[in-house]
Amino acid sequence: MTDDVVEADAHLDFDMEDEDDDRGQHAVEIPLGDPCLVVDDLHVVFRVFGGKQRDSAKQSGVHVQDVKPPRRKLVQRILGAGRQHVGAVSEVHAVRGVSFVARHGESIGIVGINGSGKSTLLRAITGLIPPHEGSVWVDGEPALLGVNAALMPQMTGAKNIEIGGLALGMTPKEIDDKFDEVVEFADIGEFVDLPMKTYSSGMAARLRFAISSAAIPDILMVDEALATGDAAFKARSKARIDEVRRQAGTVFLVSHSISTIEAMCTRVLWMHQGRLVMDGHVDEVASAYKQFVRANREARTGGGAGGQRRVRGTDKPQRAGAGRGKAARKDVARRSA
Ligand SMILES: Nc1ncnc2c1ncn2[C@@H]1O[C@H](COP(=O)(O)OP(=O)(O)OP(=O)(O)O)[C@@H](O)[C@H]1O
Repeated sequence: MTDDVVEADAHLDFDMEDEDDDRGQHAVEIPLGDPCLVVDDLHVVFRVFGGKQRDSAKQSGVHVQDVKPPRRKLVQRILGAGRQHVGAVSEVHAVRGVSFVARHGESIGIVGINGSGKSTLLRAITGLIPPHEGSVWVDGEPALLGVNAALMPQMTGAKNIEIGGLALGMTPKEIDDKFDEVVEFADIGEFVDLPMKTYSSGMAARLRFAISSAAIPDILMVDEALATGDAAFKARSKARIDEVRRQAGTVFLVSHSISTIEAMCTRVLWMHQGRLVMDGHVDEVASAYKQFVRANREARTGGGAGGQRRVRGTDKPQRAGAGRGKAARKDVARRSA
């Protein structure tokens, strides 16, 4: 990455949350096992049609390339003249050469500003999106939890618990045995008999978490689900995450809340514009990332609100330490060069 990209960051959304519920909490350190996941030079490219999607990808600073339509033969042009695709075709390079190894027992947070490629990376690891280049080696079954989890809004919570359980490899008996526990964990009460489309986003997210973690999966993927829960749900989720890790599972957690990442993860991957710019111990990466976000907010507001942190649920920013401004931004540029 060069300073040009740092300049281009000026229009990006440097959203970062910091919550009081998480204060003073840390993920338990447990002895790590063998590697369970190897991501080797992974690239994911989306083909988008029309200018709107291309522009929104460009907004998030991702590498976008226009694709020239192939030249058609004369006979094709004569026969298919009326069927030619109209509109620009572009390629969005959402994940660019990401490599890392995860071990049994690790709890790995993924941070990055909007559009940096966090969800795409998770979906590629679970096999929902094929790699354009590179490879993903997994020992075990990843259970993806997130907006794209295969639950059906038109069906009841109860039916979704059944479908989700089967999709995770549970037997009907195991699903039956776990049913009440899942409903209790998600705290959805009588809503379990109503279609999921009637749920609030928080209820749906809690149910997805409860289903995905019910069978103690080998690899648990959590995409923003904890953002919608209250303190009690978070405490239950943290206990469940620790339990998955104690049973030699691995947890990946995507969140815009840096305090949640600090409370639940031992290691952090920082994505920026599709690249992995930093991978290390939670304290080291979280501190560098916070500095980067603050520095960019500061640059944007001319220093006025740079040292502010946003607390979810309040409109009032609170003062935190001042960032290092340009130095922190250059730091990222250097790491990802
Ligand atoms: N299905 C898709 N088709 C085309 N482009 C996509 C698709 N999914 C994601 N993208 C683009 O890929 C880039 C990375 O998106 P992704 O959702 O992985 O980022 P993210 O870091 O998870 O963002 P956020 O924090 O906003 O959820 C973005 O530019 C996005 O517009």
